[in-house]
Amino acid sequence: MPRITAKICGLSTPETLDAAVAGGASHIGLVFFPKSPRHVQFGQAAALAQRVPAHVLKAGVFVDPDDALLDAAIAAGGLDVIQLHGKEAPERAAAVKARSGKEVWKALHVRTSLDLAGAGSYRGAADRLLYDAKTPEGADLPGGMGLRFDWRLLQGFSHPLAWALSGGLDAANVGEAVGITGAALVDVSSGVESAPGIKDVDKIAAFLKATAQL
Ligand SMILES: O=C(O)c1ccccc1NCC(=O)[C@H](O)[C@H](O)COP(=O)(O)O
Repeated sequence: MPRITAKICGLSTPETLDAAVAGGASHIGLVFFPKSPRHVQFGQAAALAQRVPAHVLKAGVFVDPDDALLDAAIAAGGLDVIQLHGKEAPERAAAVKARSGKEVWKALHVRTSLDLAGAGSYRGAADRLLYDAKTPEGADLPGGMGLRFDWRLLQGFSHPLAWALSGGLDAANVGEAVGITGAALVDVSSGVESAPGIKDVDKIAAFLKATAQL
């Protein structure tokens, strides 16, 4: 079991999904958000999910989803994890967890230390926080933009629940990011792509090799 585990997010083709599994990803992420270049239809999700072995967890990424979308995506993708990447309040995260019975991750959008103030409110509501870089006001996407936040903000921070680090990671910087933050689970999307939404099997392999060596 590697010290650092990794989620490869925003997969949408069999080849790149297979590369993530072969490279040792602990989680794969499927995005259910039509504005995203990584958005997958339910049929695509079902076909991709068939390729994922049981030891790799399947995360569905959502932005302020309603229950109907969650139900359909969970059924199609056989999801293990629901990642809420919008403005979902703790009460909504808790309701999603109770209703779905799935592990729930809540993205916390970080730019300054003030953005960490809300972390504790998700204790008992979500299972894990995903610290991700806050995207610009008015941006189409609340994640998946290859943006970093100052990783030093997490130094000495008392994490209220399990957590993962995300935002602008790649094979070249993940070692520094883990060294600064102490992350044990990292998440990447843009950093393993050749263009928005186009995952690159070599970049996936390089990222997973880099995390496995930490
Ligand atoms: O990836 C997307 O397109 C996306 C769209 C809308 C909400 C969340 C999205 N991604 C969530 C993730 O978990 C990404 O891996 C995370 O934001 C990091 O992305 P990146 O900075 O591109 O590595």
